[in-house]
Amino acid sequence: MESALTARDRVGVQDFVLLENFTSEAAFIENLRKRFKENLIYTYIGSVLVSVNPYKELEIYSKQNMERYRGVSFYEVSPHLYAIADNSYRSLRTERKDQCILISGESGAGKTEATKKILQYYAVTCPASQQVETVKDRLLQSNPVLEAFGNAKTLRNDNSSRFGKYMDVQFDYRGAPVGGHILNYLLEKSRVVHQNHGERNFHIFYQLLEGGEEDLLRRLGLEKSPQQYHYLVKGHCARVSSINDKNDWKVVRRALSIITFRVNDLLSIVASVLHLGNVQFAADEQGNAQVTTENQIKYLARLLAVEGSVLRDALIHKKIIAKGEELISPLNLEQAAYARDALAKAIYGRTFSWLVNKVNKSLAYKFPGWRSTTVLGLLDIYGFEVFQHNSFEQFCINYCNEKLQQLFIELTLKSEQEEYESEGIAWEPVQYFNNKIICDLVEEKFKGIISILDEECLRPGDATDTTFLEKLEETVKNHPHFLTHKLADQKTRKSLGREEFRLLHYAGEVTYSVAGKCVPRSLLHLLPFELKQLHYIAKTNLATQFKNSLSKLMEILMSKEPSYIRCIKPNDAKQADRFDEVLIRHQVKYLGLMENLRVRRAGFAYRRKYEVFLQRYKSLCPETWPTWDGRPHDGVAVLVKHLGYKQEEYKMGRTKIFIRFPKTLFATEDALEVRKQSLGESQAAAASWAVCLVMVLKIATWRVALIPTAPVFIFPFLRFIKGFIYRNHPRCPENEYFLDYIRFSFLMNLKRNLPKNVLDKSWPTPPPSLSEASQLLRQLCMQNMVWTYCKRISPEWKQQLEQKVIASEIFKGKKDNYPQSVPRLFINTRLGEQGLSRLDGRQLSRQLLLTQNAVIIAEDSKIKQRIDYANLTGEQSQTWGSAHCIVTSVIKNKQLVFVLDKNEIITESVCQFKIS
Ligand SMILES: Nc1ncnc2c1ncn2[C@@H]1O[C@H](COP(=O)(O)OP(=O)(O)OP(=O)(O)O)[C@@H](O)[C@H]1O
Repeated sequence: MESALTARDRVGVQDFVLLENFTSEAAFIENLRKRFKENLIYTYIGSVLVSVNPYKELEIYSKQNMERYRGVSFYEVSPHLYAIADNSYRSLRTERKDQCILISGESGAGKTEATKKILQYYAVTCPASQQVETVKDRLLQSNPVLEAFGNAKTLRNDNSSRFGKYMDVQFDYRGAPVGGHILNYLLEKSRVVHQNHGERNFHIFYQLLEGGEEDLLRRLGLEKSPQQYHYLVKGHCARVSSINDKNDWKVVRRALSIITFRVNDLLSIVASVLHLGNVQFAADEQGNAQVTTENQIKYLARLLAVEGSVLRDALIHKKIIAKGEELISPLNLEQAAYARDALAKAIYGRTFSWLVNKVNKSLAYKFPGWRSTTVLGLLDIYGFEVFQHNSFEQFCINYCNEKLQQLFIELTLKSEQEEYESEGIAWEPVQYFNNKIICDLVEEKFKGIISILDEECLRPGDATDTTFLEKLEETVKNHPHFLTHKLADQKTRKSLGREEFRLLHYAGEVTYSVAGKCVPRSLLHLLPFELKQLHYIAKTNLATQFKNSLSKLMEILMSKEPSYIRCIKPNDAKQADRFDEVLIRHQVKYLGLMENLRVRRAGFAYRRKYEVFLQRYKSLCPETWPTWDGRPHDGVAVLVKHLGYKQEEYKMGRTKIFIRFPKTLFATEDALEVRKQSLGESQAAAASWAVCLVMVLKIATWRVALIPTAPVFIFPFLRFIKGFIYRNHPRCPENEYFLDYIRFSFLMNLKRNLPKNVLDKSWPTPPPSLSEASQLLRQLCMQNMVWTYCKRISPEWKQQLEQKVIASEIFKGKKDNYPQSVPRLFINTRLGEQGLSRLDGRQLSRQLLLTQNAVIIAEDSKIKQRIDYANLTGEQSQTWGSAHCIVTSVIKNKQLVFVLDKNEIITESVCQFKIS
């Protein structure tokens, strides 16, 4: 915010909490517009980042820029994704608390790009090692695969994710990414069988046809042209200029082979979906459907490994249970087409879940039991959706957004309240709309919409969309957020169809169609074996599955510290530099941004630690400038009194000052600007003195004798020169001014050039009169850096350092390759605790009393029952097998063992075991 304050007149405010008129939507949008025009796409609401898709490449994602945000306090730099990423990462490391970043916004708003950029930030800035490189690669490689199977070209976005994604990245004690896990939500399966005009099916189909080698396509029975496949022509746009399917195929093919060995099986299933789409039916004399495309059945039978006749029968018949007996009845044309499409959707949906499982296996942390990891989750999930025609998918998406809004409000209010409490400031309750009432309407047991849908789908007898709607009307008719044609008044009724219901969401009202809410389950037995194994064979309906997975997601998110990125799409034409106000206002509303700002501003607009506040504004008060020796809290109290803050304008907490109105802060900032100018002038004057001094010193000393007669206006020079002449004398009136000046200059120089870390040995040369003080300062500075460093050392890292010290005592100067081994981290033992516990500890410890260093001989990673001991010097003669261990001194009642590889390299393995 500090940088925002300086730049506020030119580019609006970088933090909406500083908007004077914070309840005005127009002021909010104007601020966004001003900044967007200047390519400033990021703005904060407190710690929430609002991002507007620029639809053009901006030079703000370079490695240098990543470095700018690394380890820097949130408010010192301009708003950016990297600031959020870095802040979460630092909290994860310093507080060891799991984090999550929630990215939301409508289709095309930039969620996926933001997720990728955050992952890239971690890939570049986090510590690395070979294992970590592999995980990073896999994390990045999983993207093209999931995008191929889960993304599609839509009217709103050429690469639209058609599923919600939550990705956990696990970090080890050094802060290196060591594993990951993905949860997927609600894939838009209807796209497999139908696409709107101008849209495509999932990318993988086109990539396979366009890029697949001839042999492969022949094996799958596929032709190169997408026009040959019914499932690929519905949208009339198989080719898209912004997409290169052939190149994408190469990337996906490579990534797939890293993730799974079963690429051929996977592609067989993809191909089977295309063949299924080409299965056609004709009616016989009784009007019953018959398959007319035997060739497709032949391919399908091969690709899905099922009997052709079984498949054919299943596509044109249904099983019904009447009076406890199972009956087979034929389907008509429409029903058969419906069954075929349902099977295609089920196959694709399960394949997608199978693939996510495979990705997860490849990302799994390989040493789960070894060290605890911390987790950072990234949630890239669809924003609130409201279309002309809203189906079951919109219902689930909007329900998900209700839940996230509930979580957001709860956590924002909670953290505000907690901060007030910890600072000892009275909490003033904030009025806000609690959307729990809507969440309950959807999810409550027995009386919620999902329960009713469940009941209708599972009950025996003829459940139809109409019976479902009637049941809904009967159960929730008096709910203030629910309406149907029948329940509405005369005027509203016109806007509601008879097969629709309307929910009044926190973000506005949405009318949903009830058509097709119940999903058939008759063809599931045809799925390939592995796909059947996936846990959610339809015992419950989709809405319940979604509800359950959402409630798990909420649990996951609640257990972490959240950060938020709210993405906004500036126009529907995917064009740069176009700010469509109507569209943006719509999103500001649906993202709940005004409510968010209101809650954040309900109490105080600004709060800062006393140290930070004092450091910034201390020059505004003679008592705090240039330094304040007392407690920062008292310094701030003196400062704000001097500035004339009124009582209602601020509150003093335990560690922070809270300022209620932006205008108070702006007035202080303006005063600072004026002060900076006057300070700048006096510094310029000091600089010109220094130039003069050089000139004067060139003049012979005898001229100094003339000085007492010099005119008054050069008096500071004279004092300066006199001081220079007397500089090596003890402090006296002649050199007082000079010594103060050089002390000030040295300290300022030192402040700008302090060593960056404990290894940085640079230090400005002090003037002779300050050499002792400089020495003391240097020691203090080093102590401080060491202290800060030690404070940040995790227990695991401390243990590494201890082990490195012992390794150095044993091996340094004795093994040629010791120096190379130093930067390599020890990993846990290859021998395993169990292997070592089988050692005869008592015998070993007795022996160790005699010889401090002993060699245990082992072969590869399996320790032999026979153990030989020897002094380190006898090591070569004792070696057999390809590896052995060196047992060293006892630390904390535990024996430390180094494992040597082929008697040459000190491997990364180290292990401790208790002496019995
Ligand atoms: N920060 C950015 N810089 C440049 N272009 C961007 C940025 N963010 C998004 N875009 C552009 O906007 C397009 C859509 O973004 P993205 O796919 O991230 O949207 P989304 O919110 O994930 O949409 P969906 O919900 O449909 O998946 C991108 O393909 C890219 O062209």
